[in-house]
Amino acid sequence: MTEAVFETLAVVGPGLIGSSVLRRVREFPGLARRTIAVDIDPAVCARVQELGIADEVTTDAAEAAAQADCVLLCVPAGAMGHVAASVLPAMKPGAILSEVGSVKVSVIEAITPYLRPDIAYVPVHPMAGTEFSGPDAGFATLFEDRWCLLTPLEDTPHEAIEATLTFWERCGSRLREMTPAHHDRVCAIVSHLPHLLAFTICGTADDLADETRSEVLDFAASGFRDFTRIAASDPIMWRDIFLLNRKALLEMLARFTEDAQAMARAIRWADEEYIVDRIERGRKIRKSLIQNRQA
Ligand SMILES: NC(=O)c1ccc[n+]([C@@H]2O[C@H](COP(=O)([O-])OP(=O)(O)OC[C@H]3O[C@@H](n4cnc5c(N)ncnc54)[C@H](O)[C@@H]3O)[C@@H](O)[C@H]2O)c1
Ligand SMILES: O=C(O)C(=O)C[C@]1(C(=O)O)C=C[C@@H](O)C=C1
Repeated sequence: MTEAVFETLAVVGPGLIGSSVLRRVREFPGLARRTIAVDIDPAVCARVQELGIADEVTTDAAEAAAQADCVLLCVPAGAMGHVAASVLPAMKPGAILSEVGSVKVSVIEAITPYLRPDIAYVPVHPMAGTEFSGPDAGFATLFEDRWCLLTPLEDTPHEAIEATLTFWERCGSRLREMTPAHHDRVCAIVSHLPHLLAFTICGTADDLADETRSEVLDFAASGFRDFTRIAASDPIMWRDIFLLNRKALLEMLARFTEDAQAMARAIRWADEEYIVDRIERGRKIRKSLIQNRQA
């Protein structure tokens, strides 16, 4: 039988990501022998209990942390600092603190002041999700074939990185290590900007419907529909991501705005070659994502 990576895993914030991890542990051997789910919201705790996806459920983060050899924070990125501050003093020497925040530099900065020399901190980011939130939204196969990015610090002990890599590998993820700053620039273009565009285009279409008192949104079943899926995502999560990755996101938005202006110019001057070239690049990217099993 495969030996479990962790004896006791505490998951703080069993929402979409946290409950998917808990379900994975339940359904696949070799991850953790025992799980504790912690949430600030008693209604979430009650639901996790009903779903039967954790061995123990509590609202007391410190009590759970004291029993765990890995504490995985799955709370909104803006809450990571104070949740880390509440669990770290209770953790066992030699245990691992990890978190799945979608932004790395700011979250690491928020957690660093509370770190202890006898606790290994391993920041990760599973590049997997849906537009849904909460414990009912999770599923055990969420991470399969999806990238999980690790952004260890210079002094993160090797064994803690290895244990974390094995854990996510057994969740089905593909793994890649990178620096936190590089991570934030990559995610700004592939995840944060697309969400910004989706929220914005939905708002623009809605304003237009109001202004013209017309039925624009009734016909939104085609290209627009794909934007609405992304735009259905959780407001607190995305508020935190936008504010915490402000610099990289604004840089990518500026580049995008320049490229959109170039497309506008090509359309104005009927520059067919430019227009076709841009569309072909889009088609190529889609094709390569499909080949890579990422679409
Ligand atoms: N949703 C995604 O697609 C996705 C993908 C990768 C990473 N992430 C990151 O994972 C984290 C969780 O996202 P999610 O979509 O699972 O969110 P979610 O809203 O589904 O779940 C978050 C849970 O955290 C709980 N919580 C909030 N503050 C808390 C606190 N102080 N103490 C204990 N519990 C607290 C909430 O009650 C909720 O149950 C975020 O940091 C997000 O950036 C999300
Ligand atoms: O698939 C989706 O709906 C997502 O929004 C998932 C998504 C992404 O943008 O790819 C969102 C945020 C994460 O940090 C990682 C993954």
